Amino acid sequence: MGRVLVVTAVAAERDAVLRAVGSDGAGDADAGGAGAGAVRYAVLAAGAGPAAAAAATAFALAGSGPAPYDLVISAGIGGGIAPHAGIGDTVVASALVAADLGAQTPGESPEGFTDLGTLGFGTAAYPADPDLSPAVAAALGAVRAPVLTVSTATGTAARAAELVRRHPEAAAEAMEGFGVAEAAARAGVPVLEIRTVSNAVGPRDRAAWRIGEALTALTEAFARMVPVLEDGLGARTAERSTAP
Ligand SMILES: O=C(O)c1cccc(C(=O)CC[C@H]2O[C@@H](n3cnc4c(=O)[nH]cnc43)[C@H](O)[C@@H]2O)c1
Repeated sequence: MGRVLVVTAVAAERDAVLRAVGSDGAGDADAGGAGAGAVRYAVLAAGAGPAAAAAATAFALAGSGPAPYDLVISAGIGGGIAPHAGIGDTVVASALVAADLGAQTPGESPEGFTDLGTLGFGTAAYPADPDLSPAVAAALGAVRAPVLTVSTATGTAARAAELVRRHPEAAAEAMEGFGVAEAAARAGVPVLEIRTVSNAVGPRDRAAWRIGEALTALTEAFARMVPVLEDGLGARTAERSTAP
């Protein structure tokens, strides 16, 4: 039996995931049948932002007891970055990127910003699970690209343009993925991030956010992911049990 920890920001996102994977009322759920590939899900609403996400993920991983998690998923709604993703799209991360963690370096770097890795204080990006990320993206018909984690949601065209200059491949922005990945990396657990796009990254226009539609898309995405995770994690469990 595989175990998956899903970390969302808010209760509405947690409940959207639980609608797909089933729930025992405590944020835990079994899905994927009862065979060797069956997967048990714990689904958290950690709070918004990378610090809350990292703290909640680390706490959950540390308390996982004798059956550790096989995978951590940062999940929720997100902002889509043109031209790669717009409202209604689903983005599966190829990498989980800290987009505003670093130092302003005017005159020292072309972008006036140096990220944490370049500063020599760690890493500014974690790769998503190299097998499951493409498999899940293919099953969902999703955009697969870097997803940016920011502490301040973008609200101007100038800030959006700056992020695009620094991360031309990025397709989505949200506020938790890198924090989840930081905690998962310390525990040696692979990570995924999935974002259903509720709004465009750019000038703030809260009235244009399509939160209900994005939450419905999140439920649908998880429903379609269940068999993919069952296959992928089942194969790993089988490999572990036959290893000498
Ligand atoms: O107001 C509601 O009913 C509601 C229901 C579900 C979720 C929300 C949120 O506001 C979630 C905040 C969460 O969403 C991510 N997010 C979404 N769009 C962006 C964006 O353009 N830039 C950054 N983050 C975004 C983020 O991960 C937040 O934690 C409200």
